[in-house]
Amino acid sequence: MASAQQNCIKSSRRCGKTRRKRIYCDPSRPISCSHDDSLKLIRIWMKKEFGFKNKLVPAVFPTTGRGLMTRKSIRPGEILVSLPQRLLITTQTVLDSDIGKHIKRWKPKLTPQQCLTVFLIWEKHKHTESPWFPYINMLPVTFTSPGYFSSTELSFLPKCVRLKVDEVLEKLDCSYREVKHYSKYHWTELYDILTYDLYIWSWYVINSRSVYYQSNHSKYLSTDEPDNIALAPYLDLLNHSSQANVKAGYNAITNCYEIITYDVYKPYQEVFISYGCHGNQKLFIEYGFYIPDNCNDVYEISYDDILNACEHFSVKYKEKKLDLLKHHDLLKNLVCTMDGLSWKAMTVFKTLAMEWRHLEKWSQIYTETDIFNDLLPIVNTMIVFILQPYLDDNIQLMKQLQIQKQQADLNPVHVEIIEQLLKIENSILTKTLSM
Ligand SMILES: C[S@@+](CC[C@H](N)C(=O)[O-])C[C@H]1O[C@@H](n2cnc3c(N)ncnc32)[C@H](O)[C@@H]1O
Repeated sequence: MASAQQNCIKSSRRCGKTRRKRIYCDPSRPISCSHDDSLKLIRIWMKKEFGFKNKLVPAVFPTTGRGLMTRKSIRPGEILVSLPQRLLITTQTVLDSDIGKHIKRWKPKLTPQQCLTVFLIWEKHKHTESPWFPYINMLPVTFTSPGYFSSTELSFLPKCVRLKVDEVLEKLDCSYREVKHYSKYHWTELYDILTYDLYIWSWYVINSRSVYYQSNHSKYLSTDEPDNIALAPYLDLLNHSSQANVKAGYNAITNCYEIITYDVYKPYQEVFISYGCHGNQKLFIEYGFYIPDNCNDVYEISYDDILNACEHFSVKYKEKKLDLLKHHDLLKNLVCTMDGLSWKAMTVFKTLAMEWRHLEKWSQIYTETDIFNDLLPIVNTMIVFILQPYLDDNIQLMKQLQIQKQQADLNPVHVEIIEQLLKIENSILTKTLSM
């Protein structure tokens, strides 16, 4: 086994013994993956089979884990990765493969994500016989996504995250049962190898590593979901930063999937892309991680909670107000952040608090920032009514988690994620309640 010292990135080829020792002691340095056989194999395979060359190399970073690092400076406008189209795994790749005949016969038709999930399971089973073995071999064997949390662990998540997770896991379970059921009667080789564990592994690979790639919709696949995902080997080693400024897409001239960065990187820095403007709830649910100080974190107020508040406070002209708000598209994405209620949410609560005389000049809400501020005390009462129970709930969950983590068999990585999600939500709720 390679020692930690051997694995360290050296900042200069000429560095002597003392320098190497210092680098070894520095926990903020990335650790080179040059001794990882699976990563060596994928690079050799991509170069030999596809002529793929790249200036980014895999490394393990202290805060983000395995990712890609540049050895040279990168300037804005540079191409980070240019992946030949033949290296993408799209639904067309699946339909053209030896299992295409099964996919084309499937009833009811598979969604694009199910299609890719089944393909990955099948190719993984083929092991070294699969042309994709070098890629599948370097994929993580487990994830920290909700499907990998025990039911006890899930019960400690903030309520609104738990509700969203329940929905996703229900969908995942349903998708598995559909595939298992169909394969039992029409594709027994798949049925024999298919387990729920294998299915969720494959599902999360597709969910957390796919790039946006618009395929021509095949008549063999369900149109319930758009066909716009593809696996992009090697490129999918890039981690997420909400600050990353990149452009990604297929270049029809070069026939490559390209990522261009508009950021500056120094040698030996981790290079990032952005998976989207996601808060930590979404990052956890879709990708199984969170980032500290995420500027996209929000707490979303549900429509049901708005209706409950209307009921509790016997809001006057309720139907008229809700119609008005709906008409102006103000009843969706009602959030609060570390800056308090969003303008949209504030507008909804001000409207609910209005008397008829206010409603008559309602449209001024768009032009005058401080208008209707005489309604703020009522708005605050409604906010406390809605948000305080969630904050109290989270404080209880946090207390119970501290006790349970000493006793129960909880995964420490999962516990850390749960604690962070609770803390983030508590900060937003506390800040909003104190405004
Ligand atoms: C497309 S992969 C990126 C490469 C991945 N780290 C690997 O080792 O293969 C996406 C996964 O990387 C991890 N990830 C991405 N960005 C991260 C970040 N900023 N911090 C921590 N983990 C991150 C999450 O586990 C996510 O599901």
